[in-house]
Amino acid sequence: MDDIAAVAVVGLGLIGGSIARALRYKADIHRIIGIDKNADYVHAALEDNVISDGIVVDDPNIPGPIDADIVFICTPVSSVQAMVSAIVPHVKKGCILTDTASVKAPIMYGIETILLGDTIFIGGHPMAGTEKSGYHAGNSRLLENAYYILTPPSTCDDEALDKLSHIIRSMGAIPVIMDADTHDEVVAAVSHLPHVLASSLMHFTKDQHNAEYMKLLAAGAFRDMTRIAASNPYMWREICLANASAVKRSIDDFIAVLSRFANMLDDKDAESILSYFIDAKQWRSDMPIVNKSYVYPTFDIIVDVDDKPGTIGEIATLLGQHSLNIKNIGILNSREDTSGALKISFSDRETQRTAVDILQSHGYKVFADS
Ligand SMILES: NC(=O)C1=CN([C@@H]2O[C@H](COP(=O)(O)OP(=O)(O)OC[C@H]3O[C@@H](n4cnc5c(N)ncnc54)[C@H](O)[C@@H]3O)[C@@H](O)[C@H]2O)C=CC1
Ligand SMILES: O=C(O)C(=O)Cc1ccc(O)cc1
Repeated sequence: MDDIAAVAVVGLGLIGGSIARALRYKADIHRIIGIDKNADYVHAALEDNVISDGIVVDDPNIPGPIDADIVFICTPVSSVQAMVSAIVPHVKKGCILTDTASVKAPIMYGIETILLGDTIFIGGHPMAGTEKSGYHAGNSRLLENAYYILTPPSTCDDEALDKLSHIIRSMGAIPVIMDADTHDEVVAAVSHLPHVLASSLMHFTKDQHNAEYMKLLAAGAFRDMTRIAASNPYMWREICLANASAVKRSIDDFIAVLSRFANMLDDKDAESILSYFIDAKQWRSDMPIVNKSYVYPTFDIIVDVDDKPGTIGEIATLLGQHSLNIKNIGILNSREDTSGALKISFSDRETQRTAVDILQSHGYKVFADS
């Protein structure tokens, strides 16, 4: 990347740590300045050679100068505006500042009040992440194939937007330009509401009279729907408050959808209930969430195994002998919708099919999605 010699990343947590790794290993940027108030993260990133220069900051002071062409601000939503004010005096002319916060409109309006001088601020939000936090949870592939929203101000020049889009592409993500209000409305529905619902499902079951049984029996569906309830509560409080009106609108609309279904049950309306599920299934299959979203697709198999020592080792060895690379392996405690108990994940369909053939030819009962 000829015209981008140095990049700074402020906040080396899950997102900043992943951006720094992607800049280093995918965009091939060698000068990366990592800045964080957490000295352990700065030291770990230096040790990993993810960053070339490390600065531990004493909140809210930034010791200057920051010699970077682009600065990614990857700190919590509520800190972005103050961080921009603190950084502007220390960067060079033409430097592009961008953030990664999950809510955009309050930040874009807040930044309008800051004297940016010769710097340019372009809002950003990678639609990628996990329920984890901190530097050690990050990885260089987190942004791969993820949409990366950019919310440029009306005054933004094309050259700056092109430069930022280019580096985002070089990290493996897909830049999408959008206005901040539309962004906030859309993410309220597809990101913020699901987090509220995941936590609400937890509250719902926790408060039931047979909560202990529910905890014991909660199976795949419940696990899939509540993974994100394990996310950072402080971060989600900030996000929901920063996008309160859009999240509230989504909740109201969602309650109406749920009530519609409850009415179908009251009316024993079998046809409407079936259409409800068919339409939902169709809409889901129309969404590009399987291959282009926060999670990497895996190709799974379920192997019916006896509960005896050595079985997992036996299967892993068999697959290893055929040079099949296992992405993940685990015992399913829940047998809700499968009759097997060992789940093995592969990164592609071909490996999955080969694994099925090998295990079946050794007498194992194997299930795989097609
Ligand atoms: N967690 C996720 O999946 C996603 C988060 N985001 C957004 O990205 C931003 C960062 O989120 P995460 O990486 O998940 O959080 P994180 O908690 O993993 O990382 C935040 C980092 O910022 C540092 N930090 C906080 N205040 C600071 C300050 N004043 N000066 C210097 N460093 C400071 C922390 O020490 C920490 O290393 C947030 O604005 C969040 O809304 C965007 C997409 C996905
Ligand atoms: O863990 C998940 O699936 C997420 O939903 C992660 C996430 C969290 C916050 C965002 O603004 C975007 C993505």
